[in-house]
Amino acid sequence: MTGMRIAVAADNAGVALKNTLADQLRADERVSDVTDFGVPDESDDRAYPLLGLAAAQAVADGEADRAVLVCGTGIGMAISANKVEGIRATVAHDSYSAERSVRSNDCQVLCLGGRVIGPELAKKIVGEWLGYSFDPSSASAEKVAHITEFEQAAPGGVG
Ligand SMILES: O=C(CO)[C@H](O)COP(=O)(O)O
Repeated sequence: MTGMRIAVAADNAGVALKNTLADQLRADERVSDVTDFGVPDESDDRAYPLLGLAAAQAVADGEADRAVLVCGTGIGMAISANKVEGIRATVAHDSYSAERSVRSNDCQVLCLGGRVIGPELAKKIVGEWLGYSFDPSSASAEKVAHITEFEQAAPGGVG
């Protein structure tokens, strides 16, 4: 079985944590490839939207399996990534939420706040997160499918 391909990106508030996590991911035998979208030009104020959207698009396009996105809080990255069709992104700064983001919500994108969480806890969460997978036959699948149906039917939504 080939390993997971992970996209990583950050704005300037998240770059240190992103680099720490990218190193960890490269050393993880469950990961076959880490694509680093880097950090934006210091002069570009659209840092997290630009790179959050780009990394999420790589997941949506099948170029990466998952993404880890880091900004100050993780919130801007999550909002940005969720604008890409087919992407489910969340902030999760605790083990349980990170686990459920995959097992309940089939999230492909984990967002973290470099100004919120320390590197050791973030590394632990990312290491655990890699080990989780979504069960498409689980009771959660129908709920996630409804969100996808809404997204694909928009505008107007589904009944
Ligand atoms: O955390 C951020 C966005 O969610 C970002 O790192 C900082 O954003 P800003 O407060 O708008 O500079």
